[in-house]
Amino acid sequence: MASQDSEDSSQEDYDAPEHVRQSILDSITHGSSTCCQAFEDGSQEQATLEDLRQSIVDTITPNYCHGGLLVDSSVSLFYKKGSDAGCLNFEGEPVKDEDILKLIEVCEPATFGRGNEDVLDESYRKAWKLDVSQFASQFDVVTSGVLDTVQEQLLLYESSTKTLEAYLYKLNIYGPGSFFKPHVDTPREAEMFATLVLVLPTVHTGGNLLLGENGSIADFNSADQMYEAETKTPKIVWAAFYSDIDHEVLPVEAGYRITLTYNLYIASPAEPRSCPLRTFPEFTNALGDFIKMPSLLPDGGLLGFGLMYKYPIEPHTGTKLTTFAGALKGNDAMIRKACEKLGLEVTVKVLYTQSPRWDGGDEDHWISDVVQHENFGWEEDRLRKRFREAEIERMITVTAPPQKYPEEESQVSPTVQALWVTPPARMVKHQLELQAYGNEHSITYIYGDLVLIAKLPPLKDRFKESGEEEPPLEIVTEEEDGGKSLKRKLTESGVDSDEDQLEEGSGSGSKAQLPSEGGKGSDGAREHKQARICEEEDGSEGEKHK
Ligand SMILES: O=C(O)CCC(=O)C(=O)O
Ligand SMILES: [Fe+2]
Repeated sequence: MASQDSEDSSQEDYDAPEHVRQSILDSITHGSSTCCQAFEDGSQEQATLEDLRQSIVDTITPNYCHGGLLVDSSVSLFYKKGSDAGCLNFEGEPVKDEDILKLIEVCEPATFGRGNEDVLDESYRKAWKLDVSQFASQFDVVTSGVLDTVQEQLLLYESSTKTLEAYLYKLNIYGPGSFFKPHVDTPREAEMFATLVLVLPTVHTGGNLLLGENGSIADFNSADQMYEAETKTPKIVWAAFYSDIDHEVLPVEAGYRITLTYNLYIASPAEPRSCPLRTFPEFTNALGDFIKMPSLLPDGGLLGFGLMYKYPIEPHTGTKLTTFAGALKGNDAMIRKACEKLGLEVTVKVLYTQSPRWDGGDEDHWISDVVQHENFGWEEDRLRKRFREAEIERMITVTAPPQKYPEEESQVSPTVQALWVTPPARMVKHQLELQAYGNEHSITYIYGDLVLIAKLPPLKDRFKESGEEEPPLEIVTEEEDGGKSLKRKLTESGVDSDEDQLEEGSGSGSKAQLPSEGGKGSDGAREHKQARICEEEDGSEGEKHK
């Protein structure tokens, strides 16, 4: 039917464009002082934090993928035409415009979601659409291998108990002058994860799909790839991306661009999927170095990570975030995975920020599992009324230099010390933002800015689990030759004799203190990353340390 072209984007190829890295670095390092400066300027601790942030920037995971499929035997599209039916065949000679016009006769103008309604506004979206009840395609995203490729590219960072399911959503036709301005794809379910667009082979120019503002992430010119250069064999060109990414379709200049769009949902298969998952030893090591610092929240506390992507949440006030069922995307999943490997309990939360008080100070952060749409300003009283005690936690953010105004005793308990490793993406203020433009209006789910919170035990218990006195880290890493993993057990210097020295330190607390002596970039710090490698069975979905 259709076979995978060699042009599929591949995992190893992904190298985030410099401007993408730069903008992530900027958002991590140039936020408010509350989030960015946790230790004294120039201190070894601040340098270790900056190393950790840099390792996130160095490990940007792809948020889209693409490929081509040669149409080497019949790929047809059938559509209802009253009590009759029509068919377009994409094999061999290009489909004729007159046949496409017959299909357009049964289509309707495409609407989109704006604010609280679905609107038809041809200054924002000019295209035709056909609902799934009106057509059928022989093309199968599963047997063609497209779904596997997308899963490998976009879901490779999650647990093996998650998989992707594709639901055909619409057929769209873009004729000369048709376009779709920037929007995100409306989350229809909590599990909505990514979007897949297949461009069927027709002769046209223009209609590029841009990802990110003005194509800052990618610019797909599918029109130029519709027929294989030498043999003229027709090709289905596809792109998949996380649905919360801004995207647009540029005007088609000539001809007709026909697309099938699929919503890709997270599913939990009975059998865990077998493809090897990516592990992130560099980032996990950097996080491990960081949490070993004795001066990091010695009495325990929270590490906060602003998530890079948005996730569907129910928009009703009072909704529990426990309904958040989706998998995390790309770097967000990487961070969760690294925390879990280091034995940290990690959860996704809604963040509420109170603006600084009129007489100064920093903004105040609160985390909860409960969604509330209200502007709390800086009035703690109102916040307290809205949440029951157990529903919200106040984060006293560790900063250097210390905050101007000492924290007052919170009237809402509990209160916990916290440090932002990466600041909340856009510092959600007052209320969760409703998406302005979606491809469909939805009242069921909206995208919310969420945060990842890792619970850091007190120093004395940090590396203690199940009462064992083992050094803390055991990291599964990938082998170059594809798939089979090695279990990498970090020791302080990578040799057994040093491990013995560690044992002398009697308590787990003393172990935790050792590594910080090396300093940023010092031999000590580097050396301790040199792992003692013990080869074992592939433990693919990361065992936590023992
Ligand atoms: O046709 C495309 O490339 C993307 C279409 C799209 O963004 C949508 O239908 O929501
Ligand atoms: Fe879209």
